[in-house]
Amino acid sequence: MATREEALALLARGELVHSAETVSAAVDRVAAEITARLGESNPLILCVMTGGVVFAGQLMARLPFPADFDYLHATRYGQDTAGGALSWRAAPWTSVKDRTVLVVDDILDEGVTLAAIKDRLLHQGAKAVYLAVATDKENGKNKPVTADFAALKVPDRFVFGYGMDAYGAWRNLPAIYALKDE
Ligand SMILES: O=P(O)(O)OC[C@H]1O[C@H](OP(=O)(O)OP(=O)(O)O)[C@H](O)[C@@H]1O
Ligand SMILES: Nc1nc2[nH]cnc2c(=O)[nH]1
Repeated sequence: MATREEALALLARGELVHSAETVSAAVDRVAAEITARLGESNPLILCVMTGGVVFAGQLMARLPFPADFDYLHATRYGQDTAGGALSWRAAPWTSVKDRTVLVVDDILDEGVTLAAIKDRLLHQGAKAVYLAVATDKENGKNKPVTADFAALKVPDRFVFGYGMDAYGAWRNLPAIYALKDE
């Protein structure tokens, strides 16, 4: 966990990737796409904690159709900048059986997290699982899943802001930054 001073230094050295205005316009666009595809399906929206919380909150307030909401918690980075094994911390309390589910997360990086989540929800009987991410990392990897809805692309760097942490800090930023390469 970064101290307050360390967090301020990380931001001062960070490089802006997408401004708050760009993020907001992209969320508007994705909300319209989701409304067109899922607006009549009474979906269950599942926020992937912790990183998905900002995007999920801002996205939901732009969806003008009936939907249920719950969360799940799975993590494989913790506060590190490299991924490890996926750890499940909380399953959704709401049943996904026969539901159209929209999973909302901050980033599709290697795709391991969202592939495992989608798999688990389908095994639990979800009728369909759609993935919405604030960012899709352009890392040239063959990802095991693709996002059905992606607000923005990000470069192959460790990014933070808009739900994504830099050593625990700065999930609360409305814009997206890249950590300065050390
Ligand atoms: O596509 P992947 O390479 O699997 O990485 C993407 C996942 O990594 C982050 O979660 P993290 O494990 O950092 O937990 P957090 O949400 O608590 O930040 C992010 O929120 C995604 O869930
Ligand atoms: N904060 C953050 N979390 C991630 N999880 C997977 N990739 C990233 C990233 O670039 N930044």
